[in-house]
Amino acid sequence: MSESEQKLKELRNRIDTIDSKLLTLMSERADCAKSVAQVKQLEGDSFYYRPEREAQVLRSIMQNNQGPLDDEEVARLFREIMSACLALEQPIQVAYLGPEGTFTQAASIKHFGHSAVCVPMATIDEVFREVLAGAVNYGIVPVENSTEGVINHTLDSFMESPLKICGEVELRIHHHLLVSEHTRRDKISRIYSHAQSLAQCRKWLDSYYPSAERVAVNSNAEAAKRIKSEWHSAAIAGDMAAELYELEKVAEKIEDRPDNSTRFLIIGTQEALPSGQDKTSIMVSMRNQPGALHELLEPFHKGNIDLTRVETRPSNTGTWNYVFFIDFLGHVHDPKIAEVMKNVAAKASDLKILGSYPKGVL
Ligand SMILES: C=C(O[C@@H]1C=C(C(=O)O)C=C[C@H]1O)C(=O)O
Repeated sequence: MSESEQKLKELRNRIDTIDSKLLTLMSERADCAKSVAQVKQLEGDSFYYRPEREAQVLRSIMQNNQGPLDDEEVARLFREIMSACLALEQPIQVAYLGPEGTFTQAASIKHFGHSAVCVPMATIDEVFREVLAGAVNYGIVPVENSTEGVINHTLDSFMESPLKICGEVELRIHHHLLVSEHTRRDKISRIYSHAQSLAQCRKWLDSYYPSAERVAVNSNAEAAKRIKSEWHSAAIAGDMAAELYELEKVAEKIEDRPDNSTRFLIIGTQEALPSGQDKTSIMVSMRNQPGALHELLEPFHKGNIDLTRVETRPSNTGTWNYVFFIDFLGHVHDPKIAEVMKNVAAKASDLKILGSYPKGVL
């Protein structure tokens, strides 16, 4: 055996010993999670998934990490370990905006790990309905994109739903121009994608396919599926859809902005407890009078609260009433935030707290 062969053998023996220790430790951890489940069961607590605790575990792992693996990489590994441990307690079901292969599914896996059961729904409304009906434990819906702005349909669904936001997750969005093996690449005359994705690639399409017809469909995955039977069509979609429908990439990362990302919300019937770094989302109705928004935001300014987003939507109750969706840092259990909420409620015609939840970790 050469010297390098001998060295390799020694190193692999060391790795085997480490793996065996890792396995013992992971099994020990899984046993602990099972015991946690028993405690929850004894207390009659049906929420096995604890968003605030999971966020704390991931943050502390990232803080303690000394390398050589980077913080995000170790957090991703622990995300999967926790996902498997939670599945031992209770396999959780998550409804997402489908079909299979959408970015919302990718966001769900990023947030809950691979052990959660992801159930595709055809529309955002259906995601809300399934969660409310108790057919699944949680739902995940897109809410805003860094290039295209807010997803109005999601905000409108909150107006009619009693569901709570119990988490958020952000996903980098990369789009590719995809074709099937039957596509005549030099004859592409139609491009399918979701309206948001077409918009996110507008400049690229204007330069490379100025005369191709752009057809908006329900989802990117739907676009990927459609082109299978059309030799003159291409689709814009992400990696998951490309893999799932076995499509080839004609051009990669064609989004106009390199920092293109989408924020998703986790919805459920559960209220997340404080994790130490939290956000709160509220919905406020105001009569349309001069200075309404200014008046509404004053308590935040006085309380020195960091606003992270303010959106306006026309209300569905009166023609000239407005609904403001406001996100800010802090948890409603914090007395300072509770005080601000009291002051906002005094000025608004209606205030609905959509939820306090851990700030996205990954
Ligand atoms: C173990 C628990 O239950 C679940 C699993 C967790 C884990 O594996 O660390 C963390 C939070 C919960 O989603 C717990 O509540 O502590």
